[in-house]
Formats: sequence, structure tokens, C-alpha cells
Amino acid sequence: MSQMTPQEIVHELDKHIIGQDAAKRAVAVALRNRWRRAQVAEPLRHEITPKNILMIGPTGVGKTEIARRLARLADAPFIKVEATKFTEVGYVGRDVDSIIRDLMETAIKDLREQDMARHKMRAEDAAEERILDALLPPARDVAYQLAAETSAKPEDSATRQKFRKMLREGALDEKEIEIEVAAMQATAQIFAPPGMEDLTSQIQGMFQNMGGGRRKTRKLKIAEAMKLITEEEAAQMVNEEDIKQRALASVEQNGIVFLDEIDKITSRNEASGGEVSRQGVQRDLLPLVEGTTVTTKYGMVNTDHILFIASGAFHLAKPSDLIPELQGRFPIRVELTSLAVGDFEAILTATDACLTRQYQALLATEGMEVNFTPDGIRRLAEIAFQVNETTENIGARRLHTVMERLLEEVSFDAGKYSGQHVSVDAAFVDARLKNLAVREDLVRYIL
Ligand SMILES: Nc1ncnc2c1ncn2[C@@H]1O[C@H](COP(=O)(O)OP(=O)(O)OP(=O)(O)O)[C@@H](O)[C@H]1O
Repeated sequence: MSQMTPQEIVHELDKHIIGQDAAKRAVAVALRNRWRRAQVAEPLRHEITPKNILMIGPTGVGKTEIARRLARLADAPFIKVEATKFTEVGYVGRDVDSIIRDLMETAIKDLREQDMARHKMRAEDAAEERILDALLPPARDVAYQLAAETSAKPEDSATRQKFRKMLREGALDEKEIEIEVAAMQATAQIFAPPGMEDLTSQIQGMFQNMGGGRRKTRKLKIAEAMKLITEEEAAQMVNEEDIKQRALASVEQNGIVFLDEIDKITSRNEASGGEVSRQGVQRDLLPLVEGTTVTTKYGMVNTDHILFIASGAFHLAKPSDLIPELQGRFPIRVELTSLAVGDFEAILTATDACLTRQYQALLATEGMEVNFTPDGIRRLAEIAFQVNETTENIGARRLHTVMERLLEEVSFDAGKYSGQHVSVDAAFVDARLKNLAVREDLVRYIL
């Protein structure tokens, strides 16, 4: 569990998200409260439930990003769900418990990846041996076979050592070998009747188990085989039962569910017709947020301490249009502001993985040096802002489309610019975007 103080958490979030201080503070406190709760003795600890957060703000201003970064900081299982998905016709009756099941899947996947990464070196060694066995079948490698008969761990024969060296140097990468690998598992897609998703996951699990253990000989390039077998070996080294237990604990104690578009399931904009009632969805969500037990294929998950962060623009509806029980479960309200030109400038240049740095790194791989001058950044930010104002305000997402358009030509002809220096200043930006930005008809399609 993260032991970071709220100040430290905000400091970390500042590296990725510009502004939105209130939201950062709220999530930082929520995270710290988990640690605080863990220090409280039972039985009081049991009574302390998370204070869920409602983020209010227009699209593309950092709501999801804050929640996602927080989860990453805390190494917490995270899932983003659109609340409206449960009102769609195709989802009639789809139970909201699937949120927790999906969260569990994410936790399992993350832990498995972490464990496999930990075993990577050992797995690579094992893969190397298997490939060497395929190249030099022990039966034919007389020296190896003799050694194997006399000692527990046979010494390498000279040939085997030579091949190992070549393998490590990549000299054999392109050579093809035939090697036995686990047969691909066909994943059966089963469509369950409403409310029966749990059964589906059990049936799917059964199919997967039935397919387990089957092997198949495949012809592969050594480089590919090495990758595949390393993964296979690493997968065998992880302890699935241990992962399951850790994932259950992690979801229950650290899980974060981000419920987007919560404003769209208020009854204020209730539509009639085939849709599932919005209030109905709120009622379905309530037990999850209040604390219930959900059956997953890995075991029962108690949702008492999962942190819920709901978000919405609340242009038409207000938080008070939510059913009272749900309002009470989201006591912390924070507003996120829309982004101004200055924010766009900072988003373009001041975060750890800001867009300008990304493009610089990408184009540097082609031997091109790109630099962005302050007046160039300013123009870009102004144009993005202006386009948001004249068409649809999609927040910082606009920077992606504008930036892509700006560098489209340079990106395409990168080979031509190799070894050159490209300076993106105001004139460069104007030359490529100015005319576009004033033509409203074009803007809608291009920027
Ligand atoms: N304040 C910000 N600082 C840095 N980057 C931002 C900021 N706001 C948005 N972005 C970037 O814009 C993109 C969209 O942001 P995000 O997903 O957080 O939107 P959102 O507010 O959750 O909107 P929606 O409710 O539509 O999902 C992300 O790539 C994010 O990195």
C-alpha cells in the first residue's frame, strides 16, 4: 500500500497533469485515507469506508487522467467504465457486477505480468536450453549425452557452448527450427442471458482448462521461438493461486473504479423507449458503492473498500438529480475547470511525457532534430483553443489533432529531413494551420 503523503501524491500528479488542483488534492486525500485506515485498529477499522469522489467538469480536462495516474502511483487495480453503457439497449439487464469482475481481471493480468517480468531471466535461460536441445538434440550430441549419464548437471559440450554463444549474439535469429510449444488456446465467446455473466465466466474457465496442456510442433524463426518459449517458461514459473489471492486482496483493499458519464444516468434526462431506465442503473450501482459481495471466477470480492470516482460534465443535470442514496455515497465534490491557452501551453511542454517531447523523440529516430520555440507553442495553444471554441470543446484532446496536423508533412517526409534541424516557431505553425483554423467547414473535419 502506498505510504505517500497527500503532498507527495499531488507532487507526483503535477508531473503529468496541469492545474486541476482541487481534484488532485481530493484524490490524494482519498489515497492517504486508505493508509490511515490500515493503521486504525479493529473493530473501528472495519467501519471506515472510503469517501468516494464526484468530479465535475467538461470533457478532456484531466478527470480520467488524474484517476488513472493515481491508480498507477498506488499500484492499484483500476478500471474505467462508462455509466451509460448499462442503459444501452444491447446491455439490457447486464449486471453492473461485471465492473468488479473486469476489475479483478485487470488485477490478475497486472500481477501476472509483474511476476512474469520477475522471472524473465530464469525463463530466458530455460528457453535457451530448450532451443539448444532442439538445435542439438541431446541424443545426437554424444559428449552431452555421456556427461548427462555420469553427472546430475551435464557440462556443456563444446558444440553446445558454441551454439549458445551464437544464440546470445543473435547470429541464429533468422534460422528456422521446429520446436514444441503450447497449442494456442481457442477462447470461446459465449453470450449469456442477462444476469448470467457469472455462469459464462465459469464455462469459459472450464473450456480454458480443457485446452490446457496440449502441445504442438511449430516451425519458427529462432528469434520468434525464443520470445514465445520465454513467455511460456515464465508463465509456468508464476504461481496462479498466489496471484489469485494477491489480486483478491488488492482489488478489495486498493481497487479504484472510475465511473464516467454519471451525469447521463440522472433521471432529469430520462428518455423513454427501449433504454434501460437511468434510475434503474443508479439503483443497480448503489449496492456496489455501498458495499456488497460479487462472485467472480477467482472468488468472492467484497466491495466495501473499493474507491469509486464518478465523473461527469453536469451541463444539464446536477449532482442533486442523482438518487439521494447515491448522492450520499459521493460526498466529495470537486470541480475541474476548462483549459485556457496558458494551460494548453503547459500541457504541450511541461509534463513528463508531453506531446512535444513525444514528437521530438519519435522524429529523432529518423535523425531529425525538432525544436519548439515559445512563440510556436503559444500559436499552437491559441489555435487549439480557438478551434475548441468554434467547433466542439474537446479539451486537451484537441492538442493531439492539431499537433498531428502540424507535423504531418514533416512526419511523412522524415527521410528527407534526416540530419536537419526543424524549428517549430509561430511562422511554421501559421504556415500549416492558420488557414485551416479559420475555415470552419474544414476545421470540423481536419482539426
Ligand atoms: N490538465 C491536464 N493536464 C495534462 N494533460 C491533460 C489535462 N487534461 C487533459 N489532458 C490530456 O487530455 C486527454 C484527455 O483527458 P482525460 O481523459 O483526462 O479527459 P476527461 O476529463 O476524463 O474527459 P472525459 O470525461 O471525456 O473522459 C488525455 O490524454 C490527457 O492526458
